Amino acid sequence: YILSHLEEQLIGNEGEGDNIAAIRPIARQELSSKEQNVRVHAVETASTNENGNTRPIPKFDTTKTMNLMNPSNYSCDFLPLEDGHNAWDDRSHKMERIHRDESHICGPKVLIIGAMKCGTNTVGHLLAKHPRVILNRCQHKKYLIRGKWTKNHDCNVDNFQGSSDEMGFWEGNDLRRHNISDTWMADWTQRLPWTDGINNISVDKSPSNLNTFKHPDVPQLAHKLLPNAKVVVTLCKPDTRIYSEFQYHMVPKRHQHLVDQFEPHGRVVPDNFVDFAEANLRCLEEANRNYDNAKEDVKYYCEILLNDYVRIGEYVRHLQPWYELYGEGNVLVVDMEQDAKSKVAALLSHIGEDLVPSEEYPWQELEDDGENNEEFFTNKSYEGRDSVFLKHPYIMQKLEDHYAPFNEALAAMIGADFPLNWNNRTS
Ligand SMILES: Nc1ncnc2c1ncn2[C@@H]1O[C@H](COP(=O)(O)OS(=O)(=O)O)[C@@H](OP(=O)(O)O)[C@H]1O
Repeated sequence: YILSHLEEQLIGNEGEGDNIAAIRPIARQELSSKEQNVRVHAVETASTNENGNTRPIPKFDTTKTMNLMNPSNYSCDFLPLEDGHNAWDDRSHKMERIHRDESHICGPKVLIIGAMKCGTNTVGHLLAKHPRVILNRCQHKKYLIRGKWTKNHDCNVDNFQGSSDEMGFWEGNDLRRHNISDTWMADWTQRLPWTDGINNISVDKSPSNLNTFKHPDVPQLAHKLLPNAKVVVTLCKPDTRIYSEFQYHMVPKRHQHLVDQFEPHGRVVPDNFVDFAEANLRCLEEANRNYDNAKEDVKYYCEILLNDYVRIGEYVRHLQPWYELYGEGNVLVVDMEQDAKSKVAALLSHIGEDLVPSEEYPWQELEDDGENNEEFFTNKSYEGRDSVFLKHPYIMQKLEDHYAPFNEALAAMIGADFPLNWNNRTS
């Protein structure tokens, strides 16, 4: 009823003859945010006891996807679920359904947005050890891509970014540019796990989200769809980060990415870090000169290169829009080098100790695993990023100089000293 009412309103606004099919997704989104307000309010009211503001936490079922609350008590930003279809229903794994609302689904409550190569997997997996937390993953051998069931999608990475085609869903505007606006939201929400935002809370991870030069619409879109999400950013020394990223692309199955950035522009594909870094630094110089006198193709090639590598480490510029939209209290910045226990403590209190009580966290597992476990997702094909200072001091000094002012601005913005330590470690 509300949907058709909204459609009527929208048609009224746009004039007769508008295409209802085109308006429907907008109307659904409107509906979603209206419902969300109602629901969030309902949860807050229901969870406040006579004496104060403690929220009763229902006992959690360790399967994480069971034991959903009655939808009227869900606590989340709702997203529209087209036709009530959800891929999790196709699994042999059956969930208990309690009066489930078939038209909406809880969106992720936590977004790990980056930075690439700064321990985003580690943070996701540390968080997912909590019995209430689910790290969104690829669930199927077949995936709904743009409305079609598709095989062989790169889903072997066990994070949601695999199932969401990395930026495919957050880059909603990009999908609109590709004229598939009707399906992108459905494709995405169909693959979300059923959660209620209290017993089970889902986390989305995509390091590309912090690359706001490459994906400028992401913060706005994320905030529009998930205004109450908690944002998490893990950061690391930007000059060694780029070395790590280079090594990532040197692994044979990912090497094509590098080839595609150089070859079509008549450039030699770098096979060592110095050539690669120098190509980036030359582009920085061109960009600083506003590409004066440069051929059009140079600008095109350089902008792609810089946005994929050097500029990722200018963290303060990427964080700015997230800070502005979500407010600094809702954006947690983690230092990758913090020990696991401190990371988890900060993460839990960021999400809300009432939602994810720390006594439920398996702290012992951290002791057992130590810091040195597979959850670091270390690239074993090279000797580690710290070795680069000894090998290439000259080029590293140049990168360090480039990042120094950004690190200072970042330290001031987030009110923490650790980015300042990044400015002096070339030895
Ligand atoms: N706590 C801690 N201390 C030091 N180093 C750490 C830590 N956690 C993760 N790592 C290193 O982070 C790299 C992986 O980062 P991501 O998980 O963000 O990778 S990705 O962007 O999703 O591909 C990966 O670096 P490389 O080995 O250079 O690839 C990990 O070794």
